[in-house]
Amino acid sequence: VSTATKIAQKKFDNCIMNASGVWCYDEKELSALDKSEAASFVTKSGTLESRKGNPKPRYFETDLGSINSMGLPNQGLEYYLNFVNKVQEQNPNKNYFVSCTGFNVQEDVLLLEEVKKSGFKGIVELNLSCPNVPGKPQTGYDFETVDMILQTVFENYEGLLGVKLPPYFDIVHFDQMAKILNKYPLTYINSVNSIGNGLYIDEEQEKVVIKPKNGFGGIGGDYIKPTALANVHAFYQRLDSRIQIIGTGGIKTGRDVFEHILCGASMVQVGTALMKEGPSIFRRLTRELEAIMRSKGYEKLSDFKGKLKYMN
Ligand SMILES: C=Cc1c(C(=O)O)[nH]c(=O)[nH]c1=O
Repeated sequence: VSTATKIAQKKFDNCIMNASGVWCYDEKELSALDKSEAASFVTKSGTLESRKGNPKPRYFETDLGSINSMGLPNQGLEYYLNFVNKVQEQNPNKNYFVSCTGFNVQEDVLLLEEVKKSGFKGIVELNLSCPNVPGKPQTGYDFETVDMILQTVFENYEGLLGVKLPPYFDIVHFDQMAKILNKYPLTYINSVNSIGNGLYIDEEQEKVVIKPKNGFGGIGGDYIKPTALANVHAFYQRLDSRIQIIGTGGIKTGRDVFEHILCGASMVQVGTALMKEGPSIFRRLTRELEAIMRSKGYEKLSDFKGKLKYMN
């Protein structure tokens, strides 16, 4: 069986990789991903200038997942472009992703100009869904702004570009967002980012568990898998087939990977479970997915991708 996949004309020998923000802050973490069985890596979302992020503790793990209010700590986009271009030279047959995010559309355009200037030939992921920058609403929930950003970005950028979206919870929102996304030459959409502004409580201390935002933070892990699967499938049903889907959210076993692909994902990304288990998780997930495919008689992803059955 083969777990290989393609995003646009870029080939990947596997369909499992990291989610932006996890194990991708610096060269050390990114090199560990590059050496693992992950198909590729995506960097932490780079901003125009490097950022310290929010005060710690800003990440907390629970049995069922995680809560984070990192506040977009990153080395700056230039750092990630320099590193990925270096790795790309050493591995000409691998394909890589760089994530970036601006605080307004002017910054988004500047970031993509920086990408172009660097000669980066991989895939850019524009993050429209950071829930943890105090005072900044999630762009992904402001449909007019998303429309304006994509219009402006695609006037200036010709390379492969996808967007990281927040989770939506309303069928009409799926309809409205898909209508906007279908207007643009997007390579893919990545659904979902963490479920924003959840709250986890230490009952014994009667206290929150992270310092920023009075304990409010993005939720990941088991808590969000049903929402992630629904977003992947809702967009799979609505988007032109030229726009592919990367599925993120609640993946910690081969079964979770299988379900995301059944819903229509061409690639999956792992966040919380990667944070807990480390890059060895990619070998485990790949083996588990292969075992499921063999038991069902599937040889390649296209044998079951998007083929979720409804009740008649
Ligand atoms: C890029 C900021 C993000 C962050 C963050 O840096 O706080 N956390 C998330 O769960 N998702 C994000 O997109």
